[in-house]
Amino acid sequence: MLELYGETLSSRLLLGTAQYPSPAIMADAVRASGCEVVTVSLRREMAGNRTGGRFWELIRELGVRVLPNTAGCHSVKEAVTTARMARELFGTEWIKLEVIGNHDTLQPDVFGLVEAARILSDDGFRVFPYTTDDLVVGERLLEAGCGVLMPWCAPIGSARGPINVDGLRAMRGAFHDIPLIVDAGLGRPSHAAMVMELGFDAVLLNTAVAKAGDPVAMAEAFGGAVEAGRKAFLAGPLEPRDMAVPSTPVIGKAVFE
Ligand SMILES: CC(=O)[C@@H](O)[C@H](O)COP(=O)(O)O
Repeated sequence: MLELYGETLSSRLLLGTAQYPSPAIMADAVRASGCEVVTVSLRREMAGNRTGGRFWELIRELGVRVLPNTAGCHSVKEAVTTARMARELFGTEWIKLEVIGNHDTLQPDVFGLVEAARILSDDGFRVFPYTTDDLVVGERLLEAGCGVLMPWCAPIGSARGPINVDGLRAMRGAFHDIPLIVDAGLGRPSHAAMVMELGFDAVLLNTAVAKAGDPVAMAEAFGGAVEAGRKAFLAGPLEPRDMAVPSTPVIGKAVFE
């Protein structure tokens, strides 16, 4: 079971709701994945004038928890205002906080992120900060009131998978009792399994499912991979070795060379 801000979840996969071929396919993908939390971009949906439309209806019908996000916000002010609007609209204190600092990589502005996290935590929000794999920034976010960290594994939408495995390992080691959700840049179910095998608590992804040839089948594949990775982590995987280690006993061999 995964516990996030006092809520218990059985699925360790969180899905984004953008970029699907249609809202109906999005809904089928969410169901197929088994996920219990979806993230919704308030700015994107309002800009598309979809408020009150079929999209929201489907989200409600899915019966999943909504994690509104501040995707597309480039300043503290914008992110804080968007978070407050999301709280009104969805009636939740949960907010996935994004403060983007670079247009090309969509890398978080970690200084703005810490500032916005402090403002929102002081205001009663439960903040899920989209951050880099920087340990010092992680510390600052916890000091600012965050109870969850969401390090990236690659730039949003890049589908590259973990580009700094050592950085992710270090995060896991440093914050062993804090829920860590790998967010963004996952491309394949094997990427999700890999980070779960490292001991991460959950993954959040969007593009790899929404833009797949068959989003529903891909969502199911990611759901399975997350479960497999978690099971493998709990089962205690072997550390890789440099040299061969015979798996067949040499005792009883007829001829020794
Ligand atoms: C939906 C959302 O919140 C994205 O901003 C998130 O970071 C996912 O990234 P990918 O689309 O790379 O999976």
